[in-house]
Amino acid sequence: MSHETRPLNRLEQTILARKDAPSEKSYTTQLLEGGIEKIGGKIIEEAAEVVEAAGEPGEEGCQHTIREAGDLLYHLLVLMACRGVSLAEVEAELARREGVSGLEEKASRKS
Ligand SMILES: N=c1c2ncn([C@@H]3O[C@H](COP(=O)(O)OP(=O)(O)OP(=O)(O)O)[C@@H](O)[C@H]3O)c2ncn1[C@@H]1O[C@H](COP(=O)(O)O)[C@@H](O)[C@H]1O
Repeated sequence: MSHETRPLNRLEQTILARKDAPSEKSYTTQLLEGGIEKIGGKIIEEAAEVVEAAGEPGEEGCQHTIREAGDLLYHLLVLMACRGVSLAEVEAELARREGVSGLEEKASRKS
């Protein structure tokens, strides 16, 4: 899938468009106007909701987890846009970590 057709990239573009052209009918605009504090509060709330959903049993729990993870990703992208951080930059950071064991990386920080 090309970058332009990936839902996360399209969502990032929509959020950036709201940042460029605020609209009073936009929830994204409301979040951006509230700044890091408001968006951060929503992320903490959404993170708790995704963890709660993941603990629910069966297919219903799975579907609930999908919806809550979508909310969390959306709010995280709004926070990144607010802070001027792009999805490409986060992806580059994840690519940089590829092949490095999380446990080894943690151990190397102590030395
Ligand atoms: N992906 C999303 C998205 N995911 C979640 N949400 C909103 O996030 C809010 C969080 O839901 P909650 O139930 O946790 O919050 P709430 O209790 O209803 O609201 P609060 O009073 O607590 O803020 C809801 O209002 C959802 O509608 C989203 N709002 C927007 N988008 C995308 O952003 C685009 C632009 O949206 P606007 O900027 O609003 O035009 C949309 O077309 C979508 O593609």
